[in-house]
Amino acid sequence: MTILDKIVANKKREVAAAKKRTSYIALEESEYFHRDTYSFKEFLLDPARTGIIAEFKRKSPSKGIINDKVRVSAVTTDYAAAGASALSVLTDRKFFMGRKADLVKARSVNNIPVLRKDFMIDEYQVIEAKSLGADIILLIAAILSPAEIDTLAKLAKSLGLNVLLEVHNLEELERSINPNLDAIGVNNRNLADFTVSVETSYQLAKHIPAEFMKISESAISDPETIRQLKLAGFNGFLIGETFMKQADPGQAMRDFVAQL
Ligand SMILES: O=P(O)(O)OC[C@@H](O)[C@@H](O)c1c[nH]c2ccccc12
Repeated sequence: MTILDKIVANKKREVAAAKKRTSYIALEESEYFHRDTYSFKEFLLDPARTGIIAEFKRKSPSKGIINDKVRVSAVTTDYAAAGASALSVLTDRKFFMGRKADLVKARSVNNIPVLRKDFMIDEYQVIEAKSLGADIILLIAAILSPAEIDTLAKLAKSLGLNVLLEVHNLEELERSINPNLDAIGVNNRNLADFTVSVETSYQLAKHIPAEFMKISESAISDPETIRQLKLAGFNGFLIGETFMKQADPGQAMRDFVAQL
């Protein structure tokens, strides 16, 4: 069983439990469920911002604890002030030490798009994402069939959410492409064995149709990489660990952005 299989198996149990605890009706009673969302594309293309999607991540299966000493409100507002185009907040508890409450907190103190970073496998999680205050959901091609991607993306669009599809290779990209997506993210990390290479982004860039925003995800640790990725056509850059591994992630992002 790969780590991804374990994460998905656990997620199925979590979603079943969440459905019992909180009904669809209760989710739709959240004030966030009835709000207008921010446009991911607009913030990515805003020349006053950096294109960076700055992630709040305490722990990961590949690195263990990255930083469990910082607060989501301080870090995410610092990220936004440093020029983030969007925020990414992990809500998986078991493998990433995230909490749904982290997303609610990030939403309540920021006015830029927020991505719910989790393993979406069920329509319930899409409704839940909106009710927690997310603007963007992530769909991971490695764990979803094309039919599932279609269903989840259509539901997300009907709620005004933006959809980011994550792929790691050409086969995933070609089978998963769907008109209901807003952005395609190339994950430079192989979720099956955790190896990383930014080359993955350069290789797949030319295969991503022009109508989708292009995002490069993971293992970005240097401003020069962002300059190169921009030349290759990328609009967004998802960065977690490079900032989170520092005692002050917001300061780490300011220092990074100063070198862009
Ligand atoms: O910490 P990094 O290497 O900068 O990576 C951030 C982000 O891309 C990574 O956390 C991620 C990409 N896809 C995911 C899917 C689930 C959980 C996490 C991820």
